[in-house]
Amino acid sequence: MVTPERVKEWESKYLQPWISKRKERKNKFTTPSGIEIKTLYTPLDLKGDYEEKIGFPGEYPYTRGIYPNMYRGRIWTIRQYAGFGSAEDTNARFRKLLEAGQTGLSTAFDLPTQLGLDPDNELAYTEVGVVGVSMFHWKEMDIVTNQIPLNKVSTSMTINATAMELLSMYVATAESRGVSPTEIDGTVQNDILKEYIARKNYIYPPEPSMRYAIDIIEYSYKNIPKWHPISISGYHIREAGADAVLEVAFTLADGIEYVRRTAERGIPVDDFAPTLSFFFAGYTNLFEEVAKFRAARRMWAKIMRDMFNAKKADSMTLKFHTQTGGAELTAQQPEINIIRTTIQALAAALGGTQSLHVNSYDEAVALPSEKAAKIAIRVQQIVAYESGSTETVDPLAGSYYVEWLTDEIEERAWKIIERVEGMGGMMKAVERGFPQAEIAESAYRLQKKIEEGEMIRVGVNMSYEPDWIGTTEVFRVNPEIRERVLTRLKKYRSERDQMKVRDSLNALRKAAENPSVNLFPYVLDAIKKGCTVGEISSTLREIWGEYKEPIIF
Ligand SMILES: C[C@H](C(=O)O)C(=O)SCCNC(=O)CCNC(=O)[C@H](O)C(C)(C)COP(=O)(O)OP(=O)(O)OC[C@H]1O[C@@H](n2cnc3c(N)ncnc32)[C@H](O)[C@@H]1OP(=O)(O)O
Repeated sequence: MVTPERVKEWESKYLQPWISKRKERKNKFTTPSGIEIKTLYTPLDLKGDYEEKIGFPGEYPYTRGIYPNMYRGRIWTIRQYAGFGSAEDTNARFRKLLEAGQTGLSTAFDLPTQLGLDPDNELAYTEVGVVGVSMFHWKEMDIVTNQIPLNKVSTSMTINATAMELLSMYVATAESRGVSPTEIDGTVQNDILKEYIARKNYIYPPEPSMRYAIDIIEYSYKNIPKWHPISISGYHIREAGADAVLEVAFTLADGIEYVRRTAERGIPVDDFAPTLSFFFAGYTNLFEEVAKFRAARRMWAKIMRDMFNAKKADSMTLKFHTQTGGAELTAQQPEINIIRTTIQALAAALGGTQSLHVNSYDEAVALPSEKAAKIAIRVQQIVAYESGSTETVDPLAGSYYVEWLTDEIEERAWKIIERVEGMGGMMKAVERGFPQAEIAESAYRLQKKIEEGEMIRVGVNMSYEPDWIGTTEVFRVNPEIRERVLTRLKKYRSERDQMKVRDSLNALRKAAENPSVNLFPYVLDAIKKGCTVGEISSTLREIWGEYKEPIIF
């Protein structure tokens, strides 16, 4: 039996004499979030009751996972984020990824699409097809998903300020192939709060943007029931420099705001909450990351049960996608990123993710080349089928260290959530610049640790080799695609019924003026009439205006 006296005895008899003669590597060991780590964890570090804290998988509080048998039944979805150039280029990449072993699609859109600008807009031209696929008319969605059965493959779309337009395009494409909206499965990111906080691709001011996001949640659970209308994202918060604790805290605080705003419309939480989904980063500190995922799951269950009085298990389970940490990739010695991403993917698997993207090793340099994208899938397959991490549920449970760290992250994250709630919720906190300031502070702390050598980045501040460069094949988008896209845009505009286009945009304008109307049917109608993303966005801009971020010191 381990007692505090027994631990003290071990410290004085074994540990102290040992380290007094052999100095330890550091005076203080901490996780990247700054949580101090002891030499040893024992059963004495576990607080609380097993059932209450850890429990069983598939059962409240879901610390051990949302399904009873987890990956013994089904491996997470291998969902690599991809998209570039025109719809044909992306469709070809999608089909190659599916052939290579990917089990779900994930679409990257270019900046004009994300910001509601058509490719012929002068602000858009040089960005067409650069960081994602150009997507301006529903027929382009038809090309992107050519030969992909929309009732069989689930598709994620990383789209926020124009999420309603893009989901409408997907619905229109499905319907044109005889697939009902009730059969399609996928996710739109639609997390506008984190755009203000970290990712910065917003268009409209926060209030109308929030209405737009909630309109999607409301329309989707009623009409596209298998769809996840939001992916509440900590990934971008982390990539902007937050540590793991802030990542959990701000993501769940965003989640609270979305649930509150949707429930305020009089919708019972158990009607829509099962469709919500989350998105986290997977970084290289394996134990902190696993603890983070487990803490987030437990906290969300508590939030839904205790704050929102949810009754359905499906409303309390935190379903999440993971992407390995882009900010941890190094442009130096790019091949060694494969090792990092493998550990990060293992963290996601040991943390119970539902869906996973592994970054390609060349992503600190350029968009992934085809070979690098294939290796990323192989990393997922090796973790899934060779590492043994999927044969039993939550294999790190019961590790004194991991359980302690899970508690510690939870405790610290609650304190931050309480501060956000004390400000009146995340919308108010964003207006005050609170999460932005906390993230900036954390980014500074982390960067300082790297620059001072306290945090190691192999290839950067350890084993730096200036000659080890240029071994990466750099993928570049073919500039000819712009002309191809512009020709098609002209064609679509000339072929449509101009009266119907005008009428649908007028109806949308009217709907936008009235906050109690759900906009989705109007956007869907405009898309089906052949309106472009740029035209719809311009109509909404006329009514709502554009957001300019205040500078906060
Ligand atoms: C950085 C970059 C940028 O900034 O641009 C980005 O944002 S990239 C961002 C990229 N984002 C993404 O890719 C987001 C991806 N998100 C998602 O895929 C979703 O939101 C998700 C996280 C809920 C995962 O959904 P999913 O369909 O892949 O996975 P699910 O867990 O729902 O599982 C699919 C089906 O398998 C079932 N299933 C799961 N496990 C089991 C099991 N053990 N036994 C039997 N059935 C099982 C589920 O119940 C479900 O069935 P049934 O269907 O019947 O319920």
